[in-house]
Amino acid sequence: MAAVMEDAAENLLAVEKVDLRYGQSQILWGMNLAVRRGSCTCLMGRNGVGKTTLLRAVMGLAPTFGGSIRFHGQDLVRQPAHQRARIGIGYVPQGREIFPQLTVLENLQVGLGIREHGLSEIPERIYELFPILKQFLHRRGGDLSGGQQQQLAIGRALVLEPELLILDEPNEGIQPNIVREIGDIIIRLNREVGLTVLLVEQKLPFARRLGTDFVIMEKGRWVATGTMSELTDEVVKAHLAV
Ligand SMILES: Nc1ncnc2c1ncn2[C@@H]1O[C@H](COP(=O)(O)OP(=O)(O)OP(=O)(O)O)[C@@H](O)[C@H]1O
Repeated sequence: MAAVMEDAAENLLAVEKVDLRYGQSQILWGMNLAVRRGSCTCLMGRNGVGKTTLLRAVMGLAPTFGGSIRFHGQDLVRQPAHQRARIGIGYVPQGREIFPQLTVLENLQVGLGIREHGLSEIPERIYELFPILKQFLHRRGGDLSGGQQQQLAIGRALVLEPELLILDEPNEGIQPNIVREIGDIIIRLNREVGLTVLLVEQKLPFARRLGTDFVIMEKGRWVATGTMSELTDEVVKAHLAV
């Protein structure tokens, strides 16, 4: 019992035995995932194993059946998506999903719009982290480069000052020289700002550089987990190599 309670305190997010179907196809099968407070956890697995689906389930964007999803020990399953953002989970979806017609400022304000007590200021920290956003505040989102759009998507996910930041393949479609920059930003958020990070990442060197922990899934199931130093070549060969 003591061990269970310790685990609950240590894990900011805990997904246990979650099942999920899209129509007739079952995508997640008794899926487990634990995200240690303060960690940068990389969720890994081959294409189509259900990584994005799992993140969407955590955000309340895809309904689950069975199992539990706990944040701070509190079950999220009955909480609508907007509520999950409000209690401290920031989400950067695959493909970024910024609004191309809105300005940078308006995109950031979209992130604030769900705050319970009306609009407040964009925290200054966002501009410290991403000076380019301040410089381009009145430029349209669609006119930014891929890397700048990714900074905007991360900035938008941070305006409510979450404790947990979830990112779905933040490097997809970004030039290699910018990938390093995005990596530096995520490391800084995790190690300096103290955010817990859960990240879907396909590229091993990037995951090894950023991650403190890993979780691997296969065909909708949890198959391996550990600290990044335990992600040996054998584990990679067994579960990640194509
Ligand atoms: N809205 C949907 N309706 C039906 N099936 C879906 C839907 N979204 C995803 N799927 C299916 O669910 C499975 C898991 O997809 P998902 O995108 O979660 O995998 P992934 O591990 O994130 O893949 P990738 O690495 O390619 O992004 C796939 O077989 C996919 O075709």
